[in-house]
Amino acid sequence: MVLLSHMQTFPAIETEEEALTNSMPAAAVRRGGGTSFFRNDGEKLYKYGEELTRSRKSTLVKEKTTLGHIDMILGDYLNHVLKEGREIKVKNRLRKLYTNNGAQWSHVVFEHPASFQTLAMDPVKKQEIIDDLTTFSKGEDFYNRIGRAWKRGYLLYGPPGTGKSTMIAAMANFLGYDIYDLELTAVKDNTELRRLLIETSSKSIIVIEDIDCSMELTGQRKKDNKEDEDDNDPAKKPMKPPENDAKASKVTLSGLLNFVDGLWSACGGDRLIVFTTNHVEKLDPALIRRGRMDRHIELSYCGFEAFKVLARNYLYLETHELFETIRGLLEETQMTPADVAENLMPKTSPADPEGCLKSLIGALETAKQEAAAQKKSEEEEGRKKEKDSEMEALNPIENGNV
Ligand SMILES: Nc1ncnc2c1ncn2[C@@H]1O[C@H](COP(=O)(O)OP(=O)(O)OP(=O)(O)O)[C@@H](O)[C@H]1O
Repeated sequence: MVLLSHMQTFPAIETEEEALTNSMPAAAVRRGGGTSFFRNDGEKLYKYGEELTRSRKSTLVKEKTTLGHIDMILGDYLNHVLKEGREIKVKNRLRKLYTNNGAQWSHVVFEHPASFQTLAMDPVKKQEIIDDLTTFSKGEDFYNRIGRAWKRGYLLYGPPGTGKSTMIAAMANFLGYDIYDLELTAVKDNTELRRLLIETSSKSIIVIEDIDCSMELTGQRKKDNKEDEDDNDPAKKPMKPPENDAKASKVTLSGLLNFVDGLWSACGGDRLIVFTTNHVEKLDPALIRRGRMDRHIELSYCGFEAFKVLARNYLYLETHELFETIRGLLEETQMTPADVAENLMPKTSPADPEGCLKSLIGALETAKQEAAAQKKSEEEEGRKKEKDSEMEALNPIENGNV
């Protein structure tokens, strides 16, 4: 069907003879309500698929065309046009945000305005991510050639408010993909998980946010559970159920790993899977090893480069004399991009950029003082503990330790 519509862009002429004597490599003849297609490769004539008789060829072929042209048009070029067409269609369609209610997906139109341009982070790191995503999204032939499923795993980690969710939205907008926001604790068991995942479409990002809160996977829990063999096998541990929920999820780590590793291969199409966590150290290494989560991206406290992106977004400021003060404070204290953004948010109309910068400086100075006070109290606490244990060692009888 697609091929026919493409062929009709070749000259449509009245008679077969005209088509065959035409120097064009291909032509369409409309006659008797139907359309016939002809190829003229310079050596042979074909009525689409069928070779014409030698006598007709010799009388009808007047001009030679090269075989290369026709193959280029009907082969690589046509494939390229179709591929580009599909990509444009994907980019222009309304994107969807799916969420699961148990075993059912429901969706709304996804209209998050985040983009890589507005995402505040180190520009070098940002460009690396953009390049990686671009390579992935154009990598169908590559993945076919190396015999791997066309998928890629991203682990985004860092403190709350550093832009993990914002980055997922920026990725979806950049690639033109749908998002499937998978709430694992609402999934009953591995079978239900499999069904949900098979239903996801290609060109999508499957997101599991706060994965450490969804699963019983921490090293501590592994050590604590020694009752039986199954309890010691993290792969068989169930997801953490929502608090006070009688219907505990029976999805296991192995169920999730099977999906990440295997099932996508059968689904076809390109998919990204993204896990987010505030506590990367709590995750089972099996879950995040390379090959499963191919890229580990840390989103961290706001640096000066990230601040400049926010100042441009929020205040249209490229530079200002207060920037140097802010640079120094950002080096001395830790503030999330979310908190920096909140201080830069104009609170008057018209906006007062200098007032916003001063408000940020005030907040950074407060954060610095609080951090110093916290450090001091922790040091005092440490010294006190040390002193107590020294006293205990010196007076074992008095302390009841004999
Ligand atoms: N790197 C960033 N660039 C631009 N805006 C950011 C960034 N980080 C945070 N923000 C702002 O802060 C808000 C909260 O950020 P976001 O939800 O993406 O953080 P998060 O890391 O996913 O937090 P959590 O771990 O709590 O889910 C966003 O709506 C956005 O406005």
